[in-house]
Amino acid sequence: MSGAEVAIGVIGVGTIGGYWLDHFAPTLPLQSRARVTAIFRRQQQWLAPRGIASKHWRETFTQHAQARQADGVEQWLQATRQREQQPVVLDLTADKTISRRYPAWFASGAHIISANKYAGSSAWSFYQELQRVRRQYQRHWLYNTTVGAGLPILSALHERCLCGDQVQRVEGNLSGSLSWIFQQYRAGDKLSDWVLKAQKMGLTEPDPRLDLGGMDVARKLVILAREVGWKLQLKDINMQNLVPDTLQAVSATNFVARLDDFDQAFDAWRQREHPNAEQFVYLGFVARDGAGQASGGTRLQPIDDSSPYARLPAGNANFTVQSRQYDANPLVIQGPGAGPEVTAAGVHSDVLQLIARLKNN
Ligand SMILES: NC(=O)C1=CN([C@@H]2O[C@H](COP(=O)(O)OP(=O)(O)OC[C@H]3O[C@@H](n4cnc5c(N)ncnc54)[C@H](O)[C@@H]3O)[C@@H](O)[C@H]2O)C=CC1
Ligand SMILES: N[C@@H](CC=O)C(=O)O
Repeated sequence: MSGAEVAIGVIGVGTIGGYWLDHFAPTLPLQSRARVTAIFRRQQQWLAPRGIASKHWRETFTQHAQARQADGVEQWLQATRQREQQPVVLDLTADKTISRRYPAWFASGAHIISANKYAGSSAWSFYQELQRVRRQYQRHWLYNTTVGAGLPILSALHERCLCGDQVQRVEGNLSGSLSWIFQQYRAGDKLSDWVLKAQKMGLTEPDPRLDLGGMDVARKLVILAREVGWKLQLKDINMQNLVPDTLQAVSATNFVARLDDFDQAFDAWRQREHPNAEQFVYLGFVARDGAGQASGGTRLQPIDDSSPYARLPAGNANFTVQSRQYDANPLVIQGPGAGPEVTAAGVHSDVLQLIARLKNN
C-alpha cells in the first residue's frame, strides 16, 4: 500500500476537531495525497469518498449528514480499504467508548491519531493488548497532543530513550487550563469565574471537573511515564481533587449550576490549609526510584514571588525533565499547554508525520 492515497475519518468536531477542519484540513490536498473522507459526530455522520476539502464543511455537513450508524466507522474503514486507500482515524473526542474500539480498528487496517487521552492512560492490561494488536497489524498510533497540546514533550522523551538516556523524573505545571486559571486567581477571587473563562477559551476538558479534579493531569502523567517505558496506571497516581465530594457525581450542568458550592469549598480549604497564600500552582510529577518503581502525584501548591512558577505566562504548561544526561541541569520544555490553535496544529503535525511514514513504508 506504499504510496496509496490516505483517507482520513475525523471523529469529534468540537473545539479541536472544528479548528483542524477549518484551518488545516483544507491544506491537505496541496501537501499530500490525503483527504478527509468522513466526519463522525455523536449523532450524525457524513461519508464523502471524494473528499471534504472545503472551509465550508459545516454547511455541507448539514446538507449531507445522515444518522450516525453504530458501526459507521467500521463501514467507512471497509469501504476505504476496498478503494485501496490507507485509512487514518482522527480521534478528537474525549470519549472512553471510542478509545475502546482502537484494537478492532487497528485490526481493520486503520492507523490512529488521538488527542483523546483515554487509550494512552487506560488500564495496563488494555494498553498492553492495544499495543500488541497495533504491532501485529503493523499500524501507526500517534498521540503527541495528549500531553502538552502542541508542545514537543512526548517526542523529546522518545528521543531521550532512543539515544540511551534514562529519564528519572518529569515534573511541572502540566495543565494548560489550570495554568491559565491559577496564574490569574488571587486569594479572595471566585475561583469559578476563572474556570468559566478558561472553559470559554477552549482550554478545559468538555467537563472542567476533569481538570479541577486532577484526572486530566493524571492521564498525562501516565502517558508520559509509559513513553519512557515505565509501568504506571491511574490508580498509582496520588491526585489532589479540587472538586468537593458533593459535586463529583452530579451532572456537568448541575455542577455549573452549583459553582457557588465549589467556590465555598475551595475557599474553606484555602483558609484552613494555606491562610496566608496569595497565589497557587497545580503541579504534577512522575518519577522512578532506585528499585525501578514508578510513582506519580498532583498537588495544588502555594507559591510566592520567588517561585519559578510565579511568572509563568498564563496558560503555559511546563515540563522539567531530569535524566542521566540532564541531571543537575534539567531539560525544560515550556509554552502554551492547551487551546484550539496550538492543539489543532499539533494534530496536523501528527497527520503530516504519519503521511510521511506511510510514503516511506
Ligand atoms: N482543548 C484543548 O486545548 C486540548 C484538548 N485535547 C483533547 O482533545 C479532545 C477534544 O477536546 P475538545 O475539542 O476541547 O473537546 P470538545 O468537547 O470541544 O469536543 C469534543 C467533541 O467530540 C464529540 N464527541 C464526543 N463523543 C463522540 C462520539 N462518540 N462520536 C463522535 N463525536 C463525539 C463531542 O460532541 C464534541 O463535539 C479531548 O480528548 C481533549 O482532552 C488535547 C489537548 C489540548
Ligand atoms: N484540558 C487540558 C487540555 C489539554 O490537554 C489542559 O488544560 O491542559
